[in-house]
Amino acid sequence: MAALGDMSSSGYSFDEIQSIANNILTFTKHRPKVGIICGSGLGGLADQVDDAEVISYDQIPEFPVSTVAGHAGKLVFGYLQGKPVVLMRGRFHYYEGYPMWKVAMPVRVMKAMGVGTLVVTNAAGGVNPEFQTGDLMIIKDHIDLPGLTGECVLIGRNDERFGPRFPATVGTYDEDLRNLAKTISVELGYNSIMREGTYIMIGGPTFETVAESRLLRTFGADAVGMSTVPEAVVAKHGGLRVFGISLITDMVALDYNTTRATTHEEVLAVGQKRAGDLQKIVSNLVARMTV
Ligand SMILES: O=P(O)(O)O[C@@H]1C[C@H](O)[C@@H](CO)O1
Ligand code: HPA
Repeated sequence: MAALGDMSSSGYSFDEIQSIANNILTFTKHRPKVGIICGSGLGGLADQVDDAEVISYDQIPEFPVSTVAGHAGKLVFGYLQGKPVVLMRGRFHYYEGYPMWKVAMPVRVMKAMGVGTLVVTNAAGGVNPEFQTGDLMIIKDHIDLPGLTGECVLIGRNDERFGPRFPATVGTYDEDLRNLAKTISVELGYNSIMREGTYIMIGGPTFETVAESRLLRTFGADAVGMSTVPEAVVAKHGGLRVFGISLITDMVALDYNTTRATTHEEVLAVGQKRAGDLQKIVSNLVARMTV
């Protein structure tokens, strides 16, 4: 095997990813089928995992560390509603200084561990003026703003064993899973806070100016965040089923007559108040999905 770190600009080789996955599996008896990436302040879902085995990212030499508040930096293996899962309590963001491929590298590792379905959650700003803080948004589609401007996660040499050179991204967010989540949200009485829409990724770490927020709305975005898209693109490239859901933690300013400015503390505070709703949807979805 090539030495780890001896890589093209597209990151670890296929064999290296397999080796990282095999090494992680030596720490746990579990064999996950569903991977869940928890957004800022949304890692509490891990408390619902039965027979949990926890691996800290610093036990995995090839994993970056989580440097953002609200991202614990742990892999949690076990059963969620009877389904074998691995949860990432803490994701990596481009603005932390990691190259795009490294941000999404855990998704390839999950696939190499046997995961076939990826659930991604995030905290996001509401761009659609009809949304409210505390709403949930099923991601129907995304806009890869970094990708459109030359920072696509798949830039670099392509190994066809990961997926095709020119992958389609239409239908990235699985329609059956979106419909199931809608059914579940009606059953749980969440219809008034459940939305569906388009998530746009910005590089961050700056929150948007008013002019930028207006631009994002013109682009057709309903919610804005700093994650999720590279993970979803790598998952789709690798043939995984993807489900994504955002918690709207703040509304972006579309109007100059505002004095309020989003802060990460506000994002985490809303996360703390409303994460339970998002977690209920995700755990019921996992319970009822086929794996
Ligand atoms: O990891 P996610 O996308 O949930 O984190 C959001 C975006 C930024 O990292 C941070 C801003 O408060 O929260
Ligand atoms: N903008 C970008 N990312 C975010 C926001 C926001 O308003 N809220 C949470 N993550």
